[in-house]
Amino acid sequence: MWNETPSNEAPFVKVEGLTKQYRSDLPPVFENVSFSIHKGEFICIIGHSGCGKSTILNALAGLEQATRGGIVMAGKEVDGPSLDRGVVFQSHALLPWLSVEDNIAFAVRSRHPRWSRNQVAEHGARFLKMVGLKDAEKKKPAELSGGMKQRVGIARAFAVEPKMLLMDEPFGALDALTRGVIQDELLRICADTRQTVFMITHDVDEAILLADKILLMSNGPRAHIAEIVINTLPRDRQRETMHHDPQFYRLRNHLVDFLVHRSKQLQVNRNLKAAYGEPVVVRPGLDSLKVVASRDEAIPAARVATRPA
Ligand SMILES: Nc1ncnc2c1ncn2[C@@H]1O[C@H](COP(=O)(O)OP(=O)(O)OP(=O)(O)O)[C@@H](O)[C@H]1O
Repeated sequence: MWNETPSNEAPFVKVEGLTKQYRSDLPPVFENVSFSIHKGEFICIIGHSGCGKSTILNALAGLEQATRGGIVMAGKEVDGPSLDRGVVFQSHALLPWLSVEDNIAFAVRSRHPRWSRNQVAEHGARFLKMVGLKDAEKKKPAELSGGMKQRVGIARAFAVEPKMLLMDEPFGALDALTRGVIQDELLRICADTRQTVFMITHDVDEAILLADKILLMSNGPRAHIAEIVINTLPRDRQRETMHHDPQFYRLRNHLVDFLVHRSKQLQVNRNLKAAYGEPVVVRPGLDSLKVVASRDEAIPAARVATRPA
């Protein structure tokens, strides 16, 4: 069965009532966004372009200030960037004049300024090996393929050993084959290190492969987290075989249906100022689609379809 974080465990990250309004003459991009992340959880967020996913990720990183609401990580308010939160962007942002190993060493030194040269090199080498790039350590970024550069970016983020890893569509620019290889690596590394991850993706299959929970955002403006979908596939799922499990299609259909139909309906309701509440927690395909509310109170499945945004 799947692993679900026990509800009595205190969340590692708590996002409460987050609202972002870039311009006072325009409605907020998103409003009243609340969710929690437990230690070791892999969270994916999915939603249409412009609903505010990157803004939420940047707020988690401490790079963007919310208009209202707040974020607390490990009991401390997030009010600026920190090495405790590593970010991997779609463009890997490597330093072009440094070799692969020096790019990693540069980041490791920022975390451990007192470490000797050897300590820094050994630590970095471990993470390069993890992403299968030990043989490319002397190369400059310009000599690497897109997939290799992205792997260096991932190794660099892991080498700093952040308490939370934030990834903004990290594989968006990669071809399907390379993407698959790196997804497998990421899955293995996360299983080994129990890294806490928050990741934006537009790829439903990627979310099902990687995430423990998938946050579904309605369309903007005034977007919000409409549902928290629990991934009910076993945690040791494999990219090549997970589609043999009938539960994969129940999850997939639920996510696609949200993106194609429900995310728009939710926005229409929102613009009509319909009442909305906390996101519902959903386990598609289980318990005859029984939906369990975030406060763990069982509610009938019919409410999913009729529930206003
Ligand atoms: N600095 C800014 N100033 C004004 N508006 C902004 C700024 N940054 C983002 N926006 C607007 O906020 C909205 C949300 O942007 P954001 O990049 O967070 O969305 P997203 O869901 O990540 O989109 P995508 O999936 O296309 O990357 C967009 O309408 C965007 O134009």
